[in-house]
Amino acid sequence: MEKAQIRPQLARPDLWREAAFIGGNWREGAATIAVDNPATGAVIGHVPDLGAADAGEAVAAAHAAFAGWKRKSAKERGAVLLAWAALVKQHADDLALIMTAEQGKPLAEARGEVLYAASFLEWFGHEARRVMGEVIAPHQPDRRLVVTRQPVGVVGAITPWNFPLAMITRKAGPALAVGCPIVIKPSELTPFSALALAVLAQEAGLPDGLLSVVTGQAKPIGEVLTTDPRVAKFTFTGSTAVGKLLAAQCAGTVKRVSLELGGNAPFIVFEDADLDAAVEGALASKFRNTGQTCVCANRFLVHEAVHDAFAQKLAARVAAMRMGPGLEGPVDQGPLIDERAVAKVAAHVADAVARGGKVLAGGAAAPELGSRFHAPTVIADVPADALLNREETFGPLAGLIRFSTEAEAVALANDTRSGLAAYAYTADAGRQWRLTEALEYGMVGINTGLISTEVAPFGGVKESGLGREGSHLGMDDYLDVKLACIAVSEA
Ligand SMILES: NC(=O)c1ccc[n+]([C@@H]2O[C@H](COP(=O)([O-])OP(=O)(O)OC[C@H]3O[C@@H](n4cnc5c(N)ncnc54)[C@H](O)[C@@H]3O)[C@@H](O)[C@H]2O)c1
Ligand SMILES: O=C[C@H](O)CS(=O)(=O)O
Repeated sequence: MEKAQIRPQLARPDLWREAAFIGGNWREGAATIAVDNPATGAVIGHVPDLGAADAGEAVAAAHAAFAGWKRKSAKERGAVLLAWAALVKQHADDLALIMTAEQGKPLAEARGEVLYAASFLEWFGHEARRVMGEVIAPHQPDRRLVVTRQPVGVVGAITPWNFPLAMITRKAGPALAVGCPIVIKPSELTPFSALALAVLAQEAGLPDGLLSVVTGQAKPIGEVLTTDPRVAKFTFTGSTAVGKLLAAQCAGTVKRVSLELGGNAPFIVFEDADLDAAVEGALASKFRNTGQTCVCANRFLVHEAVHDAFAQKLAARVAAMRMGPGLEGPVDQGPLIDERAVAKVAAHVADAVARGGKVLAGGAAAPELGSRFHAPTVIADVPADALLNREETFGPLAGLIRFSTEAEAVALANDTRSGLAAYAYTADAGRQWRLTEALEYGMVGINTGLISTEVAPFGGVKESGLGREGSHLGMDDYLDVKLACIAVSEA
């Protein structure tokens, strides 16, 4: 299969690296992993297929670099993050091109993610100086109690393919800000974005060893990052199943663990909702990244009084969506990451229809565009026992489920082990407050379908995760609280 050429299209061809980044050095591998363009299936490049020994070297380099980095002032560490952020923004076009080539999202969305990724580096470049401690009124006159917060040490990180830059900077930003080195295994499906980020980190002046990007076999690399005693903390973003497996692997060395896992977001439309605003919010939430975000609306709970009107409005907009390769002209929907993802969407569509759902837009794969395209789809009158209500679809499918009372909507929304994001449209201020309290989710959007920002805490409850990323809370997972109890002699 012809290898598509991305490198010649870059203003900075050196951002395209077919090598891993270990302890400040670029490393090629005898064995390699092919990376393809989801839109065409064409191989766009190869990265080293590294394993446990290479991951161990990265951990060793991080461990060696820790002491020097944590001794830097917060201002010095922050300055490197701010320089890194500036370089990411400066090369946004190249980074977007690399991202769309390997992940498939429309180029405009890729550029948006580049800026979103830079925002975490910028945010934590400033937050670095805001690690605070406290002095506690002593329990006895001859003691002084001082609480400080210190960097935990080497961080191991494993990240997903759907946001190949932002999921890295959402971890590397706070880790490096407080003084922690980080070893990253990116998804084997989207390694080139991570490697380009490493080029710019080196250019920003990040000392060797503080950031490594280890490409290759997930299992052996993951075993090092979850069991090596020199790794103090492990952070994972990805599916709930893999997150549970990796968290269990961390138990043997009692690592600090933070998890950003799968979702099953309800999008609730009440009878008093502004339906046009709800449709806009639905489009933004459900179809961003072709439905492949962890906070995508996964099921639509629509009050019976407005179900048909909302369904018709949404279907009309979805039917008008432009679908195609993200690098070829402006499109609203790109390919899914692989054929398995297309099959999952098709299975959820077939299940909803078999249970009585009515397809109002889309409804099938689009093989004429390629093997990884599925038409954005709206299905009305879906029953609550449908697969799309119980599982994360992770694709461009909006299934509408009727409800009649607020209590029924809340019960339907909470009937899941996921708890990442939820959305609700209602004009009633009292109900808005009741929903923010009653919905069992880490994040609730009221009259908006977009909730993600670097300044606010991102994370889930139940089986959607542990910890929070972004916001002033985002550094907590990389800091240990230490008490000094000091005996002082009486004058
Ligand atoms: N909560 C969040 O912030 C968030 C963000 C993005 C994606 N996600 C979730 O991630 C999922 C989609 O991403 P994905 O398909 O990349 O998830 P995934 O769990 O299949 O893979 C995520 C990462 O884990 C690695 N991995 C897989 N098996 C492993 C193993 N046994 N040992 C070590 N590493 C292993 C992969 O190589 C990849 O780097 C969805 O469920 C989505 O909801 C959640
Ligand atoms: O899917 C993963 C991301 O966290 C989505 S967002 O861009 O942060 O909302």
